[in-house]
Amino acid sequence: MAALGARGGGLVLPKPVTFVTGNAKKLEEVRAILGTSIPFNSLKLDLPELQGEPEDISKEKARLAAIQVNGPVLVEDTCLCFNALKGLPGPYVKWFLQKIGHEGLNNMLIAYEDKSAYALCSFSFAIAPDAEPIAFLGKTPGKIVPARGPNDFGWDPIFQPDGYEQTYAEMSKEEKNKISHRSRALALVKAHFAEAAYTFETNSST
Ligand SMILES: O=P(O)(O)OP(=O)(O)OP(=O)(O)OC[C@H]1O[C@@H](n2cnc3c(O)ncnc32)[C@H](O)[C@@H]1O
Ligand SMILES: [Mg+2]
Repeated sequence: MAALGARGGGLVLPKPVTFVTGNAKKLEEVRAILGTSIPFNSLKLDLPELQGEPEDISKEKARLAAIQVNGPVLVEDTCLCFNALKGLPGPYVKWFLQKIGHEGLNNMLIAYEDKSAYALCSFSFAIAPDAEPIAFLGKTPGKIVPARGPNDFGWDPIFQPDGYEQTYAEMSKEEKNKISHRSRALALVKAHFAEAAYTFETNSST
């Protein structure tokens, strides 16, 4: 791939950033949160569901995505962590949700008084397939409740953030995006991009 250069103090990337995800709802939120602050393309790919610690999973996802795109990529992995279960289901929540649903996730906590949980988003940015990805983590604490609100996006109906009477699903999109795990992680991504002052070759496309 093209070599990375520097222009005006910032690194010149050979292509615009591609946000890689198979999840249309994530993409919708990332678009709404980033606005025009970081120009990016998107690519729908089902990356492997990896095992391990959230940050490591996210970085490995970025490596795999950067190989496919052959250019700069942004990916994210989302966890829903129950404190009573020492952070599980965590990165495996996708399968739990698919197999046992909102009610099953609530039932997992029946034996525990502690219903507290946190939503965790780990973004990773890789400049190129051979570059070490950088991770940005955002966390929102809350608790697990019986499902309330529209069933539009994943586990939103059963997660009630601390300080709110509404679940993520009951909140407006704007309200969720102000306090969500995703927006907190993206605030760090934005700060990194502002500091790094990347510029992009304008004569290439993804
Ligand atoms: O292609 P990727 O980006 O991996 O998309 P995915 O849907 O496979 O997403 P994850 O691997 O990160 O798995 C996270 C699970 O949590 C769900 N999820 C992610 N963000 C969420 C949010 O903000 N609110 C509710 N559910 C969410 C999502 O639908 C998955 O079931
Ligand atoms: Mg996934």
